[in-house]
Amino acid sequence: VEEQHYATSTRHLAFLLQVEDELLAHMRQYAAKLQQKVHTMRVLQAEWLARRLAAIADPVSYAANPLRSLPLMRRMHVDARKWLTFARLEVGQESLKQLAEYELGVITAVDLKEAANGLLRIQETYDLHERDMARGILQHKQYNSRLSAADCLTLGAHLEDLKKGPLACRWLEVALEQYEDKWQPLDWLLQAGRSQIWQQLGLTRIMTHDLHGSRAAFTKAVELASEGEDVAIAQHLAGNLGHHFVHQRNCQGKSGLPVQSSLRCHYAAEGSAYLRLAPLRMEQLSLDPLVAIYHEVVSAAEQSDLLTLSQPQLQRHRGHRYDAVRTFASAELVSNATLHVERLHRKLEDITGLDLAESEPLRILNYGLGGQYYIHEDCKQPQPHVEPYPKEYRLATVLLYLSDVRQGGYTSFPALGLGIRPQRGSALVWHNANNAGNCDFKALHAACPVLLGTRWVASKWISGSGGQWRRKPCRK
Ligand SMILES: O=C(O)CCC(=O)C(=O)O
Ligand SMILES: [Fe+2]
Repeated sequence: VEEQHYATSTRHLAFLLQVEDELLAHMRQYAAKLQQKVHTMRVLQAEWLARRLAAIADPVSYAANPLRSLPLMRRMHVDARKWLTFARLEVGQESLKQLAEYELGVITAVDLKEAANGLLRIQETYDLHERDMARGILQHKQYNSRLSAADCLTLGAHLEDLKKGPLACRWLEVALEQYEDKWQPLDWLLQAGRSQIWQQLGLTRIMTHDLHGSRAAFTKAVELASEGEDVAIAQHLAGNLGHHFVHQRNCQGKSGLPVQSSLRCHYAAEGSAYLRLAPLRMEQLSLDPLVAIYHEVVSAAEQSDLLTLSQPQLQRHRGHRYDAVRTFASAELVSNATLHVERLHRKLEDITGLDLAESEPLRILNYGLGGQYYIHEDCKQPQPHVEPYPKEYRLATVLLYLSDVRQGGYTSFPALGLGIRPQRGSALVWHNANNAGNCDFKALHAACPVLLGTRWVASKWISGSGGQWRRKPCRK
């Protein structure tokens, strides 16, 4: 199909109206069919309910009357089946089919961009105010037309793409003014509701380095979200924004050495027979919470087992529809998958001094283009005194690096100012909870986007009721 560039001539633009009319006609037909079905179901339900109500007082004596129990049996055996068959019936399929045949694909994102550019060109050349434009005023002339909140949102997002932050913010503020509550039921469908606008505003304000305003916008987005509206990004960023910039520095390798001077780098030879025989080079990166890296933990044979076993199972992380927070594919491996995996698990128990029996399976993660795991906590605080604790109560995490990454892909601790470069075979260990059993916000972490190369890690979330600390030396 040839591209038309619909935005560039009024003749082509007018053609879109024709398409729109036909779409609307099909939509009306489809809605009518659905309505018919709903109507039939309502009538049936009312009739059925009327008979059912007769039994409310005393079900046993109702059932004891054969003139009632036979009909009951018939209803449940015959009518109910018919009703279910009817319920499963897909109505209006013909209209849907016709709708699907529409070549909406010919109207492209490029067309929308050109239209947006056209509007913004007018704004600049004629020095128009975005609020006036949205309300139908062009050079002091009032027209009987307006831009909807969704239109303004589109312009705002487009301007953000063009790196025109301040103007984007202004359009988004107008979008909020133009928002009308009456469209609220559609917010989840069109994803252009008030909370989407606030979310976009938050993102755009980050761009203009307005951290404060950005956090406020994200908070609003979360507050106003109606059911089904996807505000995952806002939700995430509302809490983590202060850390976003430290995180960026961490990712870029600009964070330097950890600030605490008491940190040690030595051979760890305590806690198990294995470590006494083969001490591991251990580097402390933080003491509160503990973050330490152990070198040469995962042998080449173990690495290759983990990768081979995971390959057939790797699946894109399933989160929200558009989940930029976690962009990787992962697979789970049970602790006794192979002898190597089993041995590796014992090694992790030795290193951490923690019992892994109650923990979730080892997860192998592979990050793709720009893949990241944005700032998050592994540990979720359980309700006090409600045992057993849920799996999400993860006291510690071990991250095994299964590949070097050519560029980027550091593990970042925004609250600690740490950026750790993946080293194949190393294990990064950190505590998510303190000795009082409280999840520690400072253990917040992220995987930076991969800049170049591939990134394979295995992560072991260590959960349990606290008993697994028993292997800590000097505790009993
Ligand atoms: O891949 C990383 O560096 C982090 C992984 C992670 O945070 C996790 O698995 O919880
Ligand atoms: Fe994590």
